[in-house]
Amino acid sequence: MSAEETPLEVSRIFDTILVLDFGSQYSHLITRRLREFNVYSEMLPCTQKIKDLNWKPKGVILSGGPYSVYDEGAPHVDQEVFNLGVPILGICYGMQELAWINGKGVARGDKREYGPATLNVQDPECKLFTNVDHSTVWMSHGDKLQSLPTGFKVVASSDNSPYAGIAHEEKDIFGIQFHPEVTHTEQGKTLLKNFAVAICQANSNWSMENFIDTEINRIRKLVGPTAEVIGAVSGGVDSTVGAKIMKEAIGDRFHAIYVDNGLMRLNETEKVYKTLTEGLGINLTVVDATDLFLGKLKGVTDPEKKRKIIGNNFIHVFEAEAAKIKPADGQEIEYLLQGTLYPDVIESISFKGPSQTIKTHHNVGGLLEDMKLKLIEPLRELFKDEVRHLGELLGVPEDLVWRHPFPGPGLAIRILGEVTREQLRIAREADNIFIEEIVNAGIYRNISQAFAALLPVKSVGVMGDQRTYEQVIALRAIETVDFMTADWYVFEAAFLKKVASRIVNEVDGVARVTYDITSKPPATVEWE
Ligand SMILES: Nc1ncnc2c1ncn2[C@@H]1O[C@H](COP(=O)(O)OP(=O)(O)OP(=O)(O)O)[C@@H](O)[C@H]1O
Ligand SMILES: O=c1[nH]c(=O)c2[nH+]cn([C@@H]3O[C@H](COP(=O)(O)O)[C@@H](O)[C@H]3O)c2[nH]1
Ligand SMILES: NC(=O)CC[C@H](N)C(=O)O
Ligand SMILES: [Mg+2]
Repeated sequence: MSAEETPLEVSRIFDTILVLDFGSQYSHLITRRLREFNVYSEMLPCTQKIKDLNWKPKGVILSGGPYSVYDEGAPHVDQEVFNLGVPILGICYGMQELAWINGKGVARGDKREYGPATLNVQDPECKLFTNVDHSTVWMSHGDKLQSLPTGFKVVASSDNSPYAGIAHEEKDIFGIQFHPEVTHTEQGKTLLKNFAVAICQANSNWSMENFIDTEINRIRKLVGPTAEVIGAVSGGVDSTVGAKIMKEAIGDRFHAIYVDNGLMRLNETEKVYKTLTEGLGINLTVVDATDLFLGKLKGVTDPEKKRKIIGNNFIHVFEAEAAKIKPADGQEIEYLLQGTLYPDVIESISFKGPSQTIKTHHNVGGLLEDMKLKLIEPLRELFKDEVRHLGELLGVPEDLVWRHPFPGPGLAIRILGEVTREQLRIAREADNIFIEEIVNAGIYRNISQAFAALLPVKSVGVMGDQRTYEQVIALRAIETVDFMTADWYVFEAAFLKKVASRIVNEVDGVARVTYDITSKPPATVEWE
């Protein structure tokens, strides 16, 4: 990341609530909820040093977390946060942290409290609990406050938690034992709004319209009046929205590059070209690198090897294309557009750190690691649904905005075993039938992602009195919010019957169709 492109840029322009992440699985939901009522919020690890922030938050939220504050090695907040002079809200671990700092009265409870509880507000004057009394809140903790921290009073309780809500006697510092960010807490959003708007007095001016203007101006200033910029564009929603913002900001000085790696779906390249050029007026170069990719993949069956070969060859194609562009101002190309989203950023900054590598996700970072280009990442503060909303505002066609994600390695990770032109044909035709039927049934938007995988096993069948001995197609369709966990989609039996019959009848080389009914975990979305 270059010095100009800091992830905190937006926080200087919009009033921002800082969420310090202690590792709870719900931390990012706090950010989500605040943005839902138009207050901008950023999440940073709990280890963030306040002196290193180049912006001042309007308020700070300390998230929940899996640790116990009294454990050796448990994470603790930078004490400087209390000198910022802004309101603070501790949630679960965050509240226990406030109590630990102010008297150490935290210990293991007799029993864990997990699930719903009814909140009783003790202090009707407390601004945090306006319109929240007697509502259901959601608890998830094993530790509890044994006594009131020094300088605090009780403002709310529940049957099992006498200290469900505490507030400092003089300062705007609050703690709550329950989780307002989860939807099971009925008035959670109201409580967060009370904190952000009534107590922190954050301006609720965060909106996509404002974001677009801000981002376009920022890119213009960053790039200057003559420089040209390149970007890797796949026809997926992230890179298309990114490309559209660049186009609005600098017009044809933005060069989008689409690599046809031979692993795309049926007629995908033609469709993407048409939509991006004719539909959106984007200056797009299509590079046909089919021979290169299929040549390198010849004989390769190992999933990780396939992914690495594809990632590396993206780099080669991209570098070669970048070198061909001769900017009008005579300067070398300095900037590269990436479609990085907020979840990618969260994953890399999370206090818990990156998880074990399950599979090497091809992404733009890996794609262009060796390039000296500086990054422009207009979407790095946004969640996928926010990107979709942005796409709608920018006039990106609806079917593209709602397109299921398609991975960079394409069909190569949906064809198990060696990727050949013949295997690609089978996978493409089967996938096309499946998606066509999903669209016809009017359920495309109910499903998060759907595709056909081709298995390298043969099975016996009978067609027109003839014995067949052909391969197997596995259909996969999932529902998910964030693609980290997913469940399989429940189709009607008649639908599956129709798809199976069409695939076996219309696609040469397929004798059998199965439906994948595994959730993630333990499976993953893709088959490789
Ligand atoms: N065939 C391709 N040609 C050029 N760039 C690509 C190609 N495939 C992927 N990329 C680059 O890799 C990035 C990451 O791919 P990813 O699939 O996560 O995003 P996307 O394709 O933009 O959106 P979606 O998640 O909806 O598929 C893309 O934003 C794009 O910059
Ligand atoms: O751009 C991408 N490059 C990749 O290498 C890659 N691998 C998986 N995916 C997509 O990520 C989501 C989760 O997939 P998995 O459960 O298979 O990891 C699903 O949406 C997958 O399609 C990728 N996207
Ligand atoms: N959800 C949480 O933040 C839990 C905090 C702490 N680990 C507890 O068990 O009480
Ligand atoms: Mg994609």
